[in-house]
Amino acid sequence: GCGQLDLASSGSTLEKAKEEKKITVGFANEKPYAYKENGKVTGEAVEIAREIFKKQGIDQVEPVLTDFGSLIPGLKAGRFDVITAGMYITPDRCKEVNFADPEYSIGEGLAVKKGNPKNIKSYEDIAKKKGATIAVMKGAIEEQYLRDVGVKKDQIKIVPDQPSGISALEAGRVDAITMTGPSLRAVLESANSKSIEEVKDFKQPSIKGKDIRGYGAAAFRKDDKELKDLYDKELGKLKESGKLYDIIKPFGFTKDDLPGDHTAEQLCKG
Ligand SMILES: CC1=N[C@H](C(=O)O)[C@@H](O)CN1
Repeated sequence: GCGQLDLASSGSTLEKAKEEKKITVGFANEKPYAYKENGKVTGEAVEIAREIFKKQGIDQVEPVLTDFGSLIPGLKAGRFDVITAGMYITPDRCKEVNFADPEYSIGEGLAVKKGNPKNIKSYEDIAKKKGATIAVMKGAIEEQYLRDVGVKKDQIKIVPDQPSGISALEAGRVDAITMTGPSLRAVLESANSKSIEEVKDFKQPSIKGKDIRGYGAAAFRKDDKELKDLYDKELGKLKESGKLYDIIKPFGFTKDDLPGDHTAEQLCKG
């Protein structure tokens, strides 16, 4: 009941956030999930967090910028209290952090040199073409997807962030770059490059006969269970009322990108 929750929360992250009316969130500057634009941090994950925390009287969501690959270590080290980066729920990450339920679901994207000179239309194509290379952001799940379909380690170039991947592709240091579909479209739009393009007929990766789809969510420290439970409760209300869609729509998400009734618990099992 409520009384029990109050007791359990004394001195906790939630209690502290309520007292200070402020909570810190980690983000990796990846559009459209969580990014800085015109001096303000926004994105689907950040705006969902703002909405949920505001309801608890926590008016201030204070963003802490870090590399995507440092989000989980940073959360665990207490550099911030929540990861709001649209991070996919995966069984491996579930061992490290406590995910809230998903906010959206989407597929991957692939970009190549204009005209697709190496005719790369899938991750499997990269595995098949000796010498073909692809850039992936450090810590991003796409590295695992690529390895799972047989792409060799030395074909994968790790970059610190998405714009660096775009630069590598433009300069011809790699043959392709992959990231989530929404991120790829956003970064291509920002780069506005004449020399590279999205692969429109990209075949989504299929691993062990299963088509891959990413489910992004906020993540909490393992011992902040009450905070996570509260987040899920409020997120559930946003889903039910349709408000979740209103929040993510301006960031380019469609009705097809809604998470449905998938839960973190289920997605953690793989
Ligand atoms: C939103 C996001 N999702 C993927 C992941 O969770 O690893 C990576 O593509 C990095 N960014």
